Amino acid sequence: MTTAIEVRGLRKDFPVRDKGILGPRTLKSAVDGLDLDIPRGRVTGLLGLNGAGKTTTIKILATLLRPSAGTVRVDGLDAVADARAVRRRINLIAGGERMVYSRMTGRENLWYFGQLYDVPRAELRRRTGELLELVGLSDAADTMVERYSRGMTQRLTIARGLVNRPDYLLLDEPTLGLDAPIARDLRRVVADLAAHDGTGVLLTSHYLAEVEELCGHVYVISAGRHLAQGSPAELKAATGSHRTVRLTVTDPSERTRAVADAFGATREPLPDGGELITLRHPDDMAGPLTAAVVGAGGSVGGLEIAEASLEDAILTLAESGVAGLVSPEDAGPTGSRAAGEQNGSASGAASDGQEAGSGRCPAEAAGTPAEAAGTPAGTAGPSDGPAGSRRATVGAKGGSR
Ligand SMILES: Nc1ncnc2c1ncn2[C@@H]1O[C@H](COP(=O)(O)OP(=O)(O)OP(=O)(O)O)[C@@H](O)[C@H]1O
Repeated sequence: MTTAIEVRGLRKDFPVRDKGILGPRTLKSAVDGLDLDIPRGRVTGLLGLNGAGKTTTIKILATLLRPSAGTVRVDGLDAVADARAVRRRINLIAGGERMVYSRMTGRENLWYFGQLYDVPRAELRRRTGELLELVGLSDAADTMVERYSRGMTQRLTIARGLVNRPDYLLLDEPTLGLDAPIARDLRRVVADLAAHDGTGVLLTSHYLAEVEELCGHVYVISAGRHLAQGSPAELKAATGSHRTVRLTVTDPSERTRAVADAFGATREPLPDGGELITLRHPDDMAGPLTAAVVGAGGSVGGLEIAEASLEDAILTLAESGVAGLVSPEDAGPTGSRAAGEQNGSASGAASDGQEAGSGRCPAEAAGTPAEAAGTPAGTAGPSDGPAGSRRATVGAKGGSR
């Protein structure tokens, strides 16, 4: 049995009315033939511009939405046919959505969700205390959530997502709106879960520094389709998002100029008679360049290294549609529309855009953890929270936390 989430040929079509409320309904693909591999013990990133299909994908993986075509297998279990068993293995933390009940205290929420996951009582009591401590809510544990600030509610949502110690954790903008120290603690917890507990994590985040810090492998999607995949370093290298080394030579000579030219660097005279040598390269070239300049008799007056930015790489990918980056040792299959079409509706999927929970008896919809966890229309999760707001996952300068 494979211990991973395996997504093959995933498609999700939503009915839309392009010409107003009285116009005809047409189907629009939010996800269009995606293949993803989310193994245990790794944080896998899912990136793309607004509307790329990230949240839709995560909702399907969380069994909150039915795929229109394709399959999702969690440790070999089909996410549609074996939805109940799948829900026991996963949990979801969505930063933009309220996923807890406001008419309960923080502690009651964790107790309630823990019971839905059948966490034994003694274990749940201990875990509830630990989780409240972890997210800095011990002092507010017995306060009604309606009196929590947005950040506090978000922190409780994180605790709720960890209450069943999931084998797979789906994180959709988990640090949205969090204070920097809590966001940092969450990153530490996520890294720890993957490295030490072997949890498989799927992360979408607006903060690309967060993605870079945590993710061993990143999928980039656009308009619901696969665009690229690889480690953050590979994505940056493949898009020309290189480190920049700026070295100031105070006494430039023919020999130092020859060195700069041999490295493929650019040279720029400075007003004080010195010269600025600039080298963009995927590897760390500061040491070799400095050594060569000094070896050629030059004196170094300053050295500055600017790291390549994953944000630049993702924007380049999304804008240019560069496809086919594959990490050699870690490559899953690339997205293939044909695969999705061949798979067809192997999951018995609906194609009408309905949420997975609709059409079931209310007790079942209300009683299942993953459904109670989310707030898409038609499911039985807390309905007193705002719907997830649209936000830029790349493009905003948010990587400084
Ligand atoms: N219930 C729905 N009905 C119709 N269209 C939808 C629905 N949900 C999502 N879409 C559309 O599907 C596409 C993908 O949306 P999705 O929310 O998955 O993107 P995203 O990558 O998560 O975007 P963001 O970064 O803005 O959160 C968008 O064009 C969106 O408008």
